Amino acid sequence: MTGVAAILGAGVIGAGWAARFALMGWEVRVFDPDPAAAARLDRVMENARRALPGLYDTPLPPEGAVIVVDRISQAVRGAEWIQESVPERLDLKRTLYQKVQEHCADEVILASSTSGFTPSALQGPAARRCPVLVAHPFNPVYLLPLVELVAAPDAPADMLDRAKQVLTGIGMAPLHVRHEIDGHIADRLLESLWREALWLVHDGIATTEEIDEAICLGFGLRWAQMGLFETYRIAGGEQGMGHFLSQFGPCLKAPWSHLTDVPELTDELVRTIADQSDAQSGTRTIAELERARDTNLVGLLRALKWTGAGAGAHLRRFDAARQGAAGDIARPIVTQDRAVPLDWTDYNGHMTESRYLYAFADATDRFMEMIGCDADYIAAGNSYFTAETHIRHLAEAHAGQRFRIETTVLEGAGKKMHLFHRMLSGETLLATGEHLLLHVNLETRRSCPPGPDLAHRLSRIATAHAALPRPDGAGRAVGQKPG
Ligand SMILES: NC(=O)C1=CN([C@@H]2O[C@H](COP(=O)(O)OP(=O)(O)OC[C@H]3O[C@@H](n4cnc5c(N)ncnc54)[C@H](O)[C@@H]3O)[C@@H](O)[C@H]2O)C=CC1
Ligand SMILES: C[N+](C)(C)CC(=O)CC(=O)[O-]
Repeated sequence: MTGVAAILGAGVIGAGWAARFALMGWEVRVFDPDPAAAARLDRVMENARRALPGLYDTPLPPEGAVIVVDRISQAVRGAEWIQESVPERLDLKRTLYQKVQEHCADEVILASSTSGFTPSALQGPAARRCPVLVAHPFNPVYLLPLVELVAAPDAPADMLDRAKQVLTGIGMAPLHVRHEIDGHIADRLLESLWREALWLVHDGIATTEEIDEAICLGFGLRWAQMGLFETYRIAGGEQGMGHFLSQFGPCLKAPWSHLTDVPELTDELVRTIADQSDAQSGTRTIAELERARDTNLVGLLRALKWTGAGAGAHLRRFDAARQGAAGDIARPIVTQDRAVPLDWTDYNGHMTESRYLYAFADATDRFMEMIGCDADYIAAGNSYFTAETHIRHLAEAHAGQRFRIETTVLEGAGKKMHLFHRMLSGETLLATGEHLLLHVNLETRRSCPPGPDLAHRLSRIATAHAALPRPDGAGRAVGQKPG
């Protein structure tokens, strides 16, 4: 599902929303009175194009247009989704909603990115033409899936469902916060950590760099894959959470933290923190830090996708919902349509060689699924093993570049499955991969004929593909001269 999204305020968060909606195929109209907003938006779009598509192993829709407009009315008229991301000031947000409500459709979703205000506070005394929903994202919005959804108690019953549908469709993971509460869920947690960190600097216990190290080298690594409660459950040993609480519960009352005591942000404390933060980042610019952050996030998210933990499970679901069927078997079959992930590139500034095999292996896996060699078939005790591979590298591919793999069956009879994959970007042939696979019994680890259904599906495609011209390069030996 795509449509028109109006983005009001294109700062750090609004620009991130614009990028996510556009890369998921929505037309995006952006309103921000700051003359520098358009340039900022361009930079965020570039970052997002480089990072987001590589999270998926399925194609994203064609990128939607991003249009910067001069008036609120131009942004919101006809929009299905309005996302407000102006500074965190109640008066400013309420005034904006008044103007929005003069021009927007009745059934539009009007959502705020607010980190702390409740929907009831945001709505205030405004005419209840379109109620305000909180859709609180995390920076960078185009990579992090979580969005906290909060509705006022009197919001229309279907509004949350409609919002969830849109947000899921743009690759986000909506978390419904059932009760209105200042700071929602995640910022309550973040603020308590932030408060302690400020105290540690204030009291001269640790520098900003040391605190970041304490997070990055230790518990920060755990949180992305198991969160807080499951992590602590394991820390309770075989007796689990009950034991953990009885052992560490008393510490909660010990003077280990300042609890809700807030440090005064005096000029001196602000200067100390800012100076330490400058020293910590050295000469690295914000743009460089953003790119480094995105590269790491893509790597982490893809690692989680591999295991299916944390946000990885969400990415897998998104791909599964978009996986197409085999389609027309009288032509080579599209087994991959995706973008080059950031962590697939190397010191030469292009896709590194091991990833070609990775991509071709994914194409083979996909083809296996299409002919019925899926998880159930494999769990029942049979599969294919690759016996031989030949890859040719013909043109360079770069981070974020979209490519597809077209697969031809050269032979599909008995135990053998001989595949020829062509990796293309547009009409440019980037690489080819030729693979001979053998059908195997997973108990004996020996080759054997496939089951009749699978054999039939494979043979139908092999027969259809036998009528196609033999792909250029098929059967070629390493180092052989062209022609
Ligand atoms: N920065 C963060 O880490 C996060 C911020 N948020 C929330 O997102 C909202 C925006 O925060 P940021 O993007 O960080 O702020 P920001 O200061 O980076 O951007 C705000 C933008 O709104 C524009 N603006 C001001 N008045 C406007 C108006 N009347 N109409 C349209 N645009 C207007 C400004 O020119 C600016 O470009 C806040 O509610 C904040 O709580 C949510 C999640 C994370
Ligand atoms: C600092 N902050 C409260 C604006 C942070 C957020 O709201 C979420 C985030 O991205 O950390």
